[in-house]
Amino acid sequence: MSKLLTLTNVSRHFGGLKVLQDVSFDVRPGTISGLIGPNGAGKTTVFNLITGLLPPTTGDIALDGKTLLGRKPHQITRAGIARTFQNIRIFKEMTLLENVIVGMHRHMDYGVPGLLFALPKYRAEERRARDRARELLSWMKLDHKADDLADNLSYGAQRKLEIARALATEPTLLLLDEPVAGMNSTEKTELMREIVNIQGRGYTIFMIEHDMRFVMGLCEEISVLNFGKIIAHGGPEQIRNDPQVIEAYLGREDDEVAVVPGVAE
Ligand SMILES: Nc1ncnc2c1ncn2[C@@H]1O[C@H](COP(=O)(O)OP(=O)(O)OP(=O)(O)O)[C@@H](O)[C@H]1O
Repeated sequence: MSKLLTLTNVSRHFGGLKVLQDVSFDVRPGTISGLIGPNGAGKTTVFNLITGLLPPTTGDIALDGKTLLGRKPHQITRAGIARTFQNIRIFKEMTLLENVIVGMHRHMDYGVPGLLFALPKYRAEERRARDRARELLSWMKLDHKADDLADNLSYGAQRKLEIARALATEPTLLLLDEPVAGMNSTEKTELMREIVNIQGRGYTIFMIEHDMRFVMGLCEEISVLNFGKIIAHGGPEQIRNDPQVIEAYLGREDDEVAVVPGVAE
């Protein structure tokens, strides 16, 4: 079975704190898969390691069989991994279109003189970039707002804009960190459809998400992290019925329990 992303025995310590211990899993190309786990389990740290914001203490992370260790975040973006953040990071004072174009810069090839003198090559690239940005916004059903300021968007729409901007780097693997946090149920349903459409265009999607209905509805494969260790891998049905997973969620006095389908509904 081919693998796009592979984590092999990855650990990450912060001083004496073992935030991740011996984490291994992989993401198959063309799939939608997810990483779940109670608060503080180490999920965001996994994303930070994959995207090169932090190095693992031990272990290997590889894309298409090539290690990503030692590469800087922009090199990992260039290798084909894009992400969104739990705390939305968009430029609120810019339009939606400009936000997406900013994400595109590694693909523009005109250099500073082109920018300064508006050479024909620059103008052609600029036009291509705008067309592509509009297309990406249309994938997220935001193209009708392309020229609005990002600041005027609802919270849910800002999350979708972040996805469009991540896609602007032309990734093969899209990492989504809590894509539906703060969204209402209509927005969640719409985003589900849009993510399936993105997958249909050939992208691979790997998400961290607390909303179990969303994760279970979208992901073919799910890995479960608890106290820095993977405690289960499998399809939604298998995960839902896994005694260790149920225990991990029930053992917490937070609202996670209420959203594990089949457990507390
Ligand atoms: N840079 C850091 N230095 C020290 N500790 C850190 C650092 N980053 C994360 N941690 C710790 O690692 C643990 C896991 O954090 P992480 O954000 O990865 O969890 P999470 O599963 O994403 O949680 P949540 O679902 O609440 O976002 C936490 O105890 C956190 O305090």
